[in-house]
Amino acid sequence: METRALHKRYGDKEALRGVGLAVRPGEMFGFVGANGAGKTTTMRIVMGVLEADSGEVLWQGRPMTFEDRRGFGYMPEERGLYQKMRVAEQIEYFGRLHGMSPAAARTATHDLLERLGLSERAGDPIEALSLGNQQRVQLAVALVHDPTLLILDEPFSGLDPIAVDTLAGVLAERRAAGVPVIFSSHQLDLVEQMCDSVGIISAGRMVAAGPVDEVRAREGRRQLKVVVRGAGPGWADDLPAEITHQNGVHVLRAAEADDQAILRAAMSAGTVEHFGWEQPTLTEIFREAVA
Ligand SMILES: Nc1ncnc2c1ncn2[C@@H]1O[C@H](COP(=O)(O)OP(=O)(O)OP(=O)(O)O)[C@@H](O)[C@H]1O
Repeated sequence: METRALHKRYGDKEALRGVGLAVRPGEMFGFVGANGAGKTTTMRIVMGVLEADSGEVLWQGRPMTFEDRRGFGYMPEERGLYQKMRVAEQIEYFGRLHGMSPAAARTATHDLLERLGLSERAGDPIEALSLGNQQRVQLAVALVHDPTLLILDEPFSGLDPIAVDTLAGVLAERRAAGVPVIFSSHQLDLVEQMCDSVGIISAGRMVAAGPVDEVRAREGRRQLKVVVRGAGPGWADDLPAEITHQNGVHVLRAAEADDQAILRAAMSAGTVEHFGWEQPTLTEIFREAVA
């Protein structure tokens, strides 16, 4: 799946200014950005819920069609379950909408309810479920027809840690089956753990994208971290580094620097408890990219 140069305006507001992203089969893509950056708008355009002013959405290298989209699974931001309908009935109903036979929809629903720990709630109306359980049902709705592409808008928000694990496991299974998976999230630690690639969008433009490891490892971004206990004040004043004090230890951070000179200075100043080059976390990269 690929988008090229997507532009979208809402009145005076330029929500997307040329968004291009690509997700390959069996790849999990984390779509991150500040509130209002354009994630939902992009995902709606991919799903055909919204039309772009210009730009292209491609599937397997050609313009995406309605039939292609019928095979996709989507968890929209606005959710959208029928509150009075019963859990199993609802999932089966969406399976039928995607063209499944009644028997196939029933079997898939049964399996998903079990996988998502919802079997006991199968006969309850949606409105009787907690928000987290409603979200699991929403996920089941997105998965019931064995989608060829999964697009999930903030699927992890509001879930407890066990539900996060379950959802992460289900998405990993889809990825292993060769499905491209795209999800937006503000939980960057999760994106870092789960995703093969990441795209950072800021004010309608992609500001960083690529494999998570590469985005983290981009040149000049690594930092030397040194933790020294018992050092006196001022020992690092002449070093090209930033230093912070935390509970009796000095934590020093330097970008490209003479690490051996810093190590010698640290050893003569106190007890070196940690010394090594580190890559920035996705959270640090995100802050820098959207600043
Ligand atoms: N229907 C609409 N009418 C007018 N402006 C809109 C509409 N939908 C979105 N916008 C604006 O377009 C921009 C992009 O919004 P979008 O919902 O795509 O961002 P987002 O990255 O999904 O944000 P969040 O993380 O808060 O969900 C925002 O400035 C938003 O206010």
